[in-house]
Amino acid sequence: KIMGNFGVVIGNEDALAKELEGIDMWGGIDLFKIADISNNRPLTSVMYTICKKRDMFVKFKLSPVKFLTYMMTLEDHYREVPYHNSLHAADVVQSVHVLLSSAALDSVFTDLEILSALIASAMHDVDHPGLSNQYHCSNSTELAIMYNDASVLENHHLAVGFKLMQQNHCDMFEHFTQKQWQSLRKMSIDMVLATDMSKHMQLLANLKTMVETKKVAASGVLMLDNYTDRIQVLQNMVHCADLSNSAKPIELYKKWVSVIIDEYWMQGDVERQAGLEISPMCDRHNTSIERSQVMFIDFVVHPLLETWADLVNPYAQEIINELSDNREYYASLI
Ligand SMILES: COc1ccc(-c2ccn(CCC(=O)N3CCOCC3)n2)cc1OC1CCCC1
Ligand SMILES: [Mg+2]
Ligand SMILES: [Zn+2]
Repeated sequence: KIMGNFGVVIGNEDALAKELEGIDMWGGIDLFKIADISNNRPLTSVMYTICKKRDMFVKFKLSPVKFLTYMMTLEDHYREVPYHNSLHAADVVQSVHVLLSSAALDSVFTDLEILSALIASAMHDVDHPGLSNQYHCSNSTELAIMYNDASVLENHHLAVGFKLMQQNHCDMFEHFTQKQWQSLRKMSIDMVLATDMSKHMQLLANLKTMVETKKVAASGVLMLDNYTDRIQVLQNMVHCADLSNSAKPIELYKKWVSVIIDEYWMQGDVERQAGLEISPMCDRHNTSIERSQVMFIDFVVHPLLETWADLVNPYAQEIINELSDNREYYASLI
């Protein structure tokens, strides 16, 4: 019974089936509903459904039981924080699944690269404490000391994500050759480390260069002939997915806004209590939610997604349109 159809044991399979019908579409599923229906297993059910659809179990001889044991263990290690919980991880997994399906990327990436991008997305924020890198570095927390202030959270997410794979019954990559394992591990590490916002400007610059110099086959698909180019597209893909809330249907976007603000304000409360300087947008007594969303879209999200859309042109126009509509919605509220 553990296999169910979506990897989780629940009473109402058909309700979950209905909700997961839009899994191949941008904004096609409501993760908040899926969390309710799946016994709070959004990450496990979304990841299992996508890997099943992409025939990963057959391609890589993955034991579904070991895969599910790992995914549930991973999901259990996401904390009950307002935003960086397993709902966000499931959202990034599903968003990467849709970005990978862009026609411009048709048969560009190998099955191993695709599996690595999905695994990286699933683990990319595991055990997130709801406090930012800046908080950890400013206060020399245990994690900051452990990782010498360098991509502190992202290093931690990877360490936890891979450590859990060594647990009993979680070794789903048991049949991997050493070469496959080393490749999946290196690509996943490179992708998760690239979700550190301090890498954003460098990633965007690389993406812009790739757009200017892009080689496209007669069929219209991207030609990427070395690891550096391939991993840069995969890193930007996961980064785009990580920042994609404002490019989703407005009802979903509004829910993401309310939970991330909760998390920022909780961090601000911790800082206020400790007599620390309150981080930007974290002071519940002094934040303009609408203004900060519009600024974030104008200065961070739009430049990134617009460049991504240029790379896979014209297959991301819908994402850009959604983003512009949502920007206008919040701008009109200021
Ligand atoms: C729905 O709204 C947001 C959705 C996502 C983000 C966001 C920023 C950076 N990331 C990538 C992960 C990261 O590095 N973070 C996580 C957030 O805290 C800072 C370090 N994600 C920010 C969002 O809004 C913020 C609050 C007002 C404007 C900005
Ligand atoms: Mg993160
Ligand atoms: Zn994230």
